[in-house]
Amino acid sequence: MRGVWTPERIRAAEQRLFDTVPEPVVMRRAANGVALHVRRLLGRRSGRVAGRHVTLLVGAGNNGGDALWAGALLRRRGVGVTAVLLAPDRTHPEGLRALRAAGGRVVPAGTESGLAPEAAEALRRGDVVVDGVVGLSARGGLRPLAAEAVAHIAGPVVAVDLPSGVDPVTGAVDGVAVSAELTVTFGCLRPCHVLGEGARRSGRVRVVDIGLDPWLEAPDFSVPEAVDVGGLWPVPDREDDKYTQGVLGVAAGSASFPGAAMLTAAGAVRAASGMVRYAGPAADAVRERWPEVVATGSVGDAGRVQAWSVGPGIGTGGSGREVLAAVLEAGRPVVADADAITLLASDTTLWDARDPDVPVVLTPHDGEFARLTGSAPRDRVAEAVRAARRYDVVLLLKGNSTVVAAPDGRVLVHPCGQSWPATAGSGDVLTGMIGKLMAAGLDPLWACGCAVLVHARAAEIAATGPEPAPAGAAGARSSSGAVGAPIGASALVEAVPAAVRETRAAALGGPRAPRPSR
Ligand SMILES: NC(=O)C1=CN([C@@H]2O[C@H](COP(=O)(O)OP(=O)(O)OC[C@H]3O[C@@H](n4cnc5c(N)ncnc54)[C@H](O)[C@@H]3O)[C@@H](O)[C@H]2O)[C@@H](O)CC1
Ligand SMILES: Nc1ncnc2c1ncn2[C@@H]1O[C@H](COP(=O)(O)OP(=O)(O)O)[C@@H](O)[C@H]1O
Ligand SMILES: [K+]
Repeated sequence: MRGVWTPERIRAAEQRLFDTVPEPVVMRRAANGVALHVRRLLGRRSGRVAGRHVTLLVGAGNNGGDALWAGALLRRRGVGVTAVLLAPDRTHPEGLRALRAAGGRVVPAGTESGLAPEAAEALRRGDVVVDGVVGLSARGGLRPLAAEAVAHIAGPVVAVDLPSGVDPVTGAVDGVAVSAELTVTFGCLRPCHVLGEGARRSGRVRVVDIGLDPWLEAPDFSVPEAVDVGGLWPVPDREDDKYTQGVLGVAAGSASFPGAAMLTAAGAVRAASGMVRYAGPAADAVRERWPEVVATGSVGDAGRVQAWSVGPGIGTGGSGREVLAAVLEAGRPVVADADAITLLASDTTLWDARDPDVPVVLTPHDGEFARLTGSAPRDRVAEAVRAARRYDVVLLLKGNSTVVAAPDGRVLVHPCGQSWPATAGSGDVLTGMIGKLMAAGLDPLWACGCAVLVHARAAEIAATGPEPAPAGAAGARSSSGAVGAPIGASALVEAVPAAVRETRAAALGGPRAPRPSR
């Protein structure tokens, strides 16, 4: 699990660090990390470091200072360095002196009327460009000269702290922003490294130790890793039988739309052993495809379960409402998706059927979230947390980065790193998986965190195979376009066991496919 802290809290920790270690020393540590990763990238790309050329794009703050100090260190390794200054009068003075003393070249970016030809040339020709425009203090979209400069970058970019143009808190991009191959950050992850467009623009993220750890308190949110998920994933024990591992009830689909029933049940069956019961009008179809599922016609006839997955394909009319009310009245943990969310949004009396002591998970996509709260989410973490508190639910906000917020304030974020799960019906599979993990007794927040990670990896395995992308296919794992073939939700569900195996191997230290770390 990796912690993520907001800029405000990082600054507070940084101030405490500066009480014990002088700020220039901390900046030198940061710059060392940047220089190291630039050298590695140069070495990987061209086999050597000396004689290569690096262009620094330098803003007015400490972010530019980090870039300048890194440039001075690179000069000492024989790298040609040109600094393009966006604000020559306000450039970090010590950093600039150090670069000049090391023999770096310095050019002004231009004026308000546009980028100078010499600056444009340097940005085009750098073997690597170091983005030191703006970091933690970024506000709004990039200013015009910075935006023009960024648009002229041709080579691979190493971003200092975060890719400029990305909002540090939400990861949103308004206009032009840097797309980094690598982001070198300091002390801990920032929200933009794992949220929204920022996650994609950051490329691979490397965290450099600058001595901040002792001053960082509990993170604002956490990113689950395979090792956490594999350690929690339920598997049968010596003493277990089908009941002790948890029985899930699935209330999904309808006679005319049996697909949602099938996919929700499939997610549950593939996620964990134990038992799955189905209750609804698609009982015959479910029984035929999944003989291990005990299928009946109604929630009332289903028998005992430890949790319910409800919603996909139940419809938003009277019969869907009856199904949802029956599930809520059963007094068991519930994960409610799709039509169940729409029903809860439009008919608030349905909430009365809920036992307030029993956990409820809601799994909206943006449209369902808007139905529930009145507006589409912008600051996804803050708004998921607000909705979780308001409804006293665990709220899972779907998307390329999925946010899971518990009413007690705990938050998990899973940046997918690819887009293969974006296929019809994959949400139904997720609903089945979450329910099964809740039935097995996992804390609802972690049932969501575990299911989301495995679901995303299953989609990737189904699309690209279990092996990592071949060497040289840069970005292949972060873009669905590079390697692999489109999948449907049925293929995703078949890959769930392989993804579970992989996470368990990560937790148990057993054999697993080598995967590039982020
Ligand atoms: N937090 C930490 O742990 C550390 C931070 N350090 C560096 O310090 C940085 C923060 O430095 P500062 O607080 O000086 O601020 P920044 O360097 O992030 O930004 C400040 C400058 O950027 C300009 N700016 C703001 N928004 C802009 C926009 N949209 N377009 C163009 N320019 C914009 C501002 O006018 C200001 O001059 C971090 O990002 C990091 O690089 C490191 O030196 C040491 C450790
Ligand atoms: N661009 C994307 N990248 C990664 N995952 C995505 C993307 N778009 C959607 N997903 C995931 O795919 C699933 C889609 O669920 P949902 O919107 O409910 O679709 P459906 O109702 O068709 O099942 C969710 O798990 C969501 O997080
Ligand atoms: K930057």
